[in-house]
Amino acid sequence: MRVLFIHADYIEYEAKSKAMKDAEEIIEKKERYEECLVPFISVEEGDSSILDRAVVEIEDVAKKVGAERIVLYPYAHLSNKLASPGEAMKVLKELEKMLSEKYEVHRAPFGWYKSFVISCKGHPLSELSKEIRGEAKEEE
Ligand SMILES: NCC(=O)N[C@H]1[C@@H](O)[C@H](n2cnc3c(N)ncnc32)O[C@@H]1CO
Repeated sequence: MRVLFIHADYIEYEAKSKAMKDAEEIIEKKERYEECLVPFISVEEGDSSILDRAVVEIEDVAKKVGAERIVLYPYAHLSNKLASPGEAMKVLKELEKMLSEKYEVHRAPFGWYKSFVISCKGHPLSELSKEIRGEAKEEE
């Protein structure tokens, strides 16, 4: 999983058009969230097996920047080993559920082209990127 984290004063997005036929059905096309951590997430093949690790990494960044609101943003531009849309959707929904135990979590619409405006806070930890992998296998 490749993640670009932006700690933001706000993010505002608007779903413009479907990028795939089975794009997620959405109620609101436009949303704005204040004071949030925005992980832009490219879900990679096999990421359903590293959900616990992804939760730990995302919570670690949220704690470090003092964010209590997380806006998960599906972003298929950070990897050349993308998971299928079906797997990616499942992983993002599961991440949303797991993170919701400790944080207010929102998720931008999956499978849509979206316009967005984000105000990055600019402090030293307000821009971070991580490659989240499974535990290295012990050598036999
Ligand atoms: N910026 C706009 C956009 O990225 N749109 C993407 C994501 O919303 C979603 N998507 C599909 N596959 C993936 C994946 N592996 N990981 C994350 N999102 C995905 O489907 C859209 C078209 O690829």
